[in-house]
Parts: sequence; structure tokens; C-alpha cells
Amino acid sequence: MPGEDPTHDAAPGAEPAAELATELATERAYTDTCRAALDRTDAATRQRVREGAGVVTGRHSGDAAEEGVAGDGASAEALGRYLRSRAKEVREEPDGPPFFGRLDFRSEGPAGDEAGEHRGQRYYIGRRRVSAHPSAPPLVLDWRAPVSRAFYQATARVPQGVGSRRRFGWAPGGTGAAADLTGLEDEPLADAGAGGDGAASALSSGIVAEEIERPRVGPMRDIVATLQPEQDDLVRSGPGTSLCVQGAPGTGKTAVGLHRAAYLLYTYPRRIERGGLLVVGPNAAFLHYISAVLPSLGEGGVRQCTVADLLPAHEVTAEDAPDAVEVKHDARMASVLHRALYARVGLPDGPLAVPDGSYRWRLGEEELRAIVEETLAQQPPYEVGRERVRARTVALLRDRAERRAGPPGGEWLRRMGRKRELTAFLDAVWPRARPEEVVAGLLGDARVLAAAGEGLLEAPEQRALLWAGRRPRTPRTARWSRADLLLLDEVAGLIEHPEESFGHVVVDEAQDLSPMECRVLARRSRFGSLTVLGDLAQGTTAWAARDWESQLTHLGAPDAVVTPLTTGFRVPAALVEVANRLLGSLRVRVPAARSLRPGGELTRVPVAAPAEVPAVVAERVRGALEREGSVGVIAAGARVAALRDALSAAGVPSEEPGEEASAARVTVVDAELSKGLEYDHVVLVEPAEIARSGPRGLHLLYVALTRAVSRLEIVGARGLPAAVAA
Ligand SMILES: Nc1ncnc2c1ncn2[C@@H]1O[C@H](COP(=O)(O)OP(=O)(O)OP(=O)(O)O)[C@@H](O)[C@H]1O
Repeated sequence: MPGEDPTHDAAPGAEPAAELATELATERAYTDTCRAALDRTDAATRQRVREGAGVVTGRHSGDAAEEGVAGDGASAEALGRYLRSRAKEVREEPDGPPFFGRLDFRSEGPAGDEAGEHRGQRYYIGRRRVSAHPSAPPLVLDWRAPVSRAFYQATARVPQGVGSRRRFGWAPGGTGAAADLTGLEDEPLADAGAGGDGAASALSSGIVAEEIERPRVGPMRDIVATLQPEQDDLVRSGPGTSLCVQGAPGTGKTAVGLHRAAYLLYTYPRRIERGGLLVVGPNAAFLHYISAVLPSLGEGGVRQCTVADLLPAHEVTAEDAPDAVEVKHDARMASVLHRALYARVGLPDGPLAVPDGSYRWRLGEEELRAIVEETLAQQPPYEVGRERVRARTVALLRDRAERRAGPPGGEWLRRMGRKRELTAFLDAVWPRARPEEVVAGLLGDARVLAAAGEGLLEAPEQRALLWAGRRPRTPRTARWSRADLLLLDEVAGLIEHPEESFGHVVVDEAQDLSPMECRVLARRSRFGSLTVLGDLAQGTTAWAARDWESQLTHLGAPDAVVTPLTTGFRVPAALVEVANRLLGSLRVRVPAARSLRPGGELTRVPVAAPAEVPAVVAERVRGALEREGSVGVIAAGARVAALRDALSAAGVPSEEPGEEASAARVTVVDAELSKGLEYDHVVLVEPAEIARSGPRGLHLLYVALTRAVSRLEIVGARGLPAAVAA
């Protein structure tokens, strides 16, 4: 590492202007060095990919070597894949600042000893590793490298050997060229007697405060330069651990989940990439909003989808009544379907005779029965069970044959396994099953449903499930509803484990998943781990979880540790206070949020007559547009169309959430879809309507109240719901 003065202890703002200017000039020169190295590495990577071989260099090279991708003769195919994926990033990765932080480790004093092998070293930290040459020491370390951890975790009380932490300020929207480096800030650590912890240091950093306050435009950004210690702890937990983050609104759950994904991919590329990493979000608008974060962290190619995207690809042509939807999402359905499937298995009702040339082998009913019963008791997937019965029946035949004429050969065994009589026996006791057949058989037949549902489903629930008018002639012609696809997936999973299985799954807004949806994910992460993100207070679906314990069990991660995050980075204090009033009415136990951001503007705009609301909203939006940042108009779903019309009549262009970048700064959003999103200025329309929009209306209002980064205007003719007004 270059650098003659690793213990540069300038206090923030204490430097004379001339000294700061010199420092800035030095850091700009370093920026140029990094950019030149990056350009060379990218060109070299492209060249190697064109040639289809070579040695992995530059970013990720450290972990790739550790993991043996390049070094130990692991297949050329793996190397090719690796290079191709890297080259893809080279092209796709947007330009940006080559580094955002610097660590100067101490060379003397007690903290110098703590520094260990890093004693006296200076490290720059960035989104990706930068090196001038594969064998040269890196110019910039990847933020995920082990030593970078001190950048996030070192405090004056526990300096971890760090003498000073430097943060860099870059012009927003710049390309990360030297001229875009606009400021720097030093934080001396390891000064005996200095107080403070991570959070205090974050608040005292002007650069962090500026980043948190920066107006929100476009999709979500990464927070890698300003991750807080408690967030970093979650990000860096190992691949074998499932964790659950119960985070109040705006505490960075989504950000933490995405950064953990990037961390796992970097640190455990083989383990995680083998299975693949999956990010699950509630809807397309949300996925669009978060889609740029992983690529900006250098990780393209991660699958980001909804639970519905994972389900069997049948066309949805039927719609369920609400009571049917509710039962189909209920955990009891898993047991009902299990029974319906296994109701097909029967015990043998006689002996089995299998011809073998001029001879006939006879197997007795008792021994056949034992095979079926024992296989059932082992609870293998249904299809595995069928093959197990076949194999064990053939083994019985082999014993007979062996006693008569010595051990038969492999060919004989294969021939026996394919015997018509044996397959007929299997079809009788353990018939093949297809998910469509099982589900159609259950929903289309009151007797089958009554048998499978006995003791599990009440009579009205069974009636709600039963296909009355739309009973199909065959499972092929069945018309499936959205919820039916969950049932089909469940049965498919009982028949055979899904082929698609992920090394790690990040689930956002997990409180909103039904038990049956949770099971879709549990099936696909059987050998992996989960990052479960959510907020019980923001549960708005009919089946939203009221506690994490049961939700985590449905997700197949009952041992996941639940960690609360309560420090909010989005909603300012004055607005958090309003939202917190609602918590008492929500019937869930969650710690209240507190805001890292002081201030916030709350305006109430009472409207005299309901008919005037759209025009008043348009007027307020026009006012909001005079200031910087995004504007979100949040309302009950039924109002959205009228509000869009009112805005367009007033000459204000607006868009729907998730639309590809357009010029509009205004988004009109159904409260249901506002989850996970944020706007600098929110115009909340008729909160009383949102509160009354269903059994979870107050939760929905809580979501809507917590979307504003700076300003919240509440517009309506119907007053505030009592729970908030209190
Ligand atoms: N350490 C941080 N530094 C800067 N900004 C941060 C930090 N943590 C979170 N933020 C910002 O706070 C906002 C909220 O983050 P995020 O959407 O991840 O929160 P959340 O807990 O998922 O919120 P919600 O529950 O409302 O969906 C985002 O703009 C995010 O970039």
C-alpha cells in the first residue's frame, strides 16, 4: 500500500483549508491511479474472455483462488463460466467512485498491537477490488474482504487497531472521476479516552448524514459506504445461518438483505453459486425498485422474483371466492394434500406371482404388505417410495431365486424390475401420481375432500373449496386459480423434491406470506439458508404473520435467530412519532421505531367536501414539485385511477410504481403497493379510507404513513382515524 503517513489524525473540520486542499489533491491523484488500473483490468478481462482462457485477475481474484476456481485445476468449464460472469459485470457495472473509505491502521501503542498483520497499513475500501497488476497489492479492497470489516465496526472505544477512518464525499451522479471527489472527513480512533460508539460516529459524520438525507430519485441505491455496525453484523453472518430481521419501517431491512446476498456470493462463491441465490419480493414494482442494488455491488445474475413466479406455469383462468382463497393458503392444506396423495397407496390384497421363463415366483401377501408399510413409515417423497417398493419387491424375488439357483446377475434383476406383473402390482398399491390429478381429484370430489379433510377442515371450509360449477372432465381441462397453483406446487413437492434448490434465499416482506407460500420457499432451500426480512406491524394480507416463530417454522428455518432493527434511516422523527401511535392498535408485538433523522415536516390539509379531494391533491402535488426529490401520492386502491386523472387534468404527469424510468417525478400508488417503497414527499390521501379498507386496514395505514423521507401531507375530507389522531 502506498502512503507515508498511516497515522493521519486530523479531526473533522479541524484542518486548515490549505491542508485539506493538499489532501484532496493527493486523493484525486490516487483516484486517477485507480481508474487507470480499472480500465486495464476491464480490458484484460474482456480480452481473456474473448480468448476463452487465462488466469482470473483483478476483482474477486482473491476469493476465486481461495475457492480453487482458478488454481487447483477445477474444470475449465467452471473457469469459463466465472470469466464470462465477470466480463458481463465489466460491461454492465455502472461507473462510480473507485473507493468510499480509507483505513489507516496504527503502528504504535496498544492499538498498534491490535492491528496485527495490518499494523501501519493503509487500505482504501470500495465496491470492488482494484489492482494495478494481478500480483501487485490491491489499490482498493473490496468492501466484503475480511479486513474491510473494521471500516464498519471500529469505534473509538474498540478501535480494532485502526488509527483513523477516512470517508470520501463524491458528487452525486458523477462517474467517479477524480474531479468528482469533493470532500473527505477523518475520524480519529484509538485516541485513549475517546468515547462514542458506532451509531454516534455515524451521526457525527457529515458525509454519512448527507448520504442519508440525499433526495431519493429513481430506484433504490446501495448503502455500502454507510452501512451501520448492527447492519454490518447481519450482512456478514455466515452462509450456514438462517436469520430473521424484524425491522421497523426504513431501518434498512431490504438493504441489509441485498448486501448480505452480495457478501455471501463474494465470500462463499462455490457454496452459494452452486445452488444459486434467490431474492424474493412481494411484487413486480418492488422488484423493479430494488433491481439495481445487486448489480451496483458487482453481482449481476441473481434471480429476483415473487413466490408466484416459482409456481407451476399453468395459466390462471379461474378466480376463487375469498373464503376459498383463505383455506387454500392455510397450513392445514398441506396435511389435507398429503392425505389426499397418500390415500392412493393401498395395501396388497393377495399374493403376487411373477413368471420367469417356465418358472413362477410367488410372493406372499404378508411380506408384500410389510414392504409397503415400512416404506410408508420411512416417508420418502412419493415417487421415491414407489421405486423403493419396486426395488424391495425385486430383492424378495432375488432371495427366492438365490435359494434355488445361486445369485442371479444384474440383467436378471433388471428384467424382473420391468416385469408387467410387477408394474401392475405397483400400480395397484402405489400408483403413479401427477399433481394436477391429485388436486383436481380433491377439489372436484366431495367424498375425497371429506376423507382428506376429516378433522382438519370444517364443513363450510370444505364447501368453500369444492369445485361446484367448474368441475373439469379431466385434470387436463381443469381451470386453475392463483391459489390452486400453491396446491399444485405442494403436491409436486410431495411427489418429488423440487429440482430448483437454492444455496441461499433472501425473503423480503416475509410477514405477508401465507403458510403455504412459505412452504414453497422452504422446499427450495432445503439444503441452504435463509435471510428472512419483515415487519409484523406491516402485515397487510389476510394471513399475515402475527409472530415470527410460526412463520419461520413454515419457512423451514425454525431455529433462525430473530434480530430487531429499530433505528430508522428513512422516516424522520416527527413522522415516526405519528406512525408509532398506531402500533398499540395493531395486535402484534414489535419494538417501536426511532429515527436517526431529526426533523420532518407534517402537514394536515383538511378538505371541506369529499368531491374536492382530487383537485386539492393535484394542487398539493404541484407545490411539492417546487422542491427537490420524488413525490408519492398514496391512496386506497379504489381511488388511484381518479387521482391520476385529476393530476393529468392539472397538467402534472405521473406514473405507476415500477414503471421504467420516465420523466415524471410523481408516482400515484395504491397503499397496498407502497410497501417497501419511499418518496421524499408523500401526499397521503384519505387515511380513514385506508384504515377501513379491510381487517388489516390499520396495518396498511401504518405502511402508508412510513413511506416519506422528508415531508408528509395528509389530505382528506374524512378526518384522521382515531388510532392516529390520539
Ligand atoms: N446505513 C445506511 N446508510 C444510508 N442509508 C441507509 C442505511 N440503511 C438504510 N438506509 C436507507 O434507508 C431507507 C430505507 O431502507 P430499506 O428500504 O432497506 O428499509 P426497510 O427496513 O426495508 O423499510 P420498510 O420496512 O419500510 O420496507 C433506504 O433509502 C435506504 O437506502
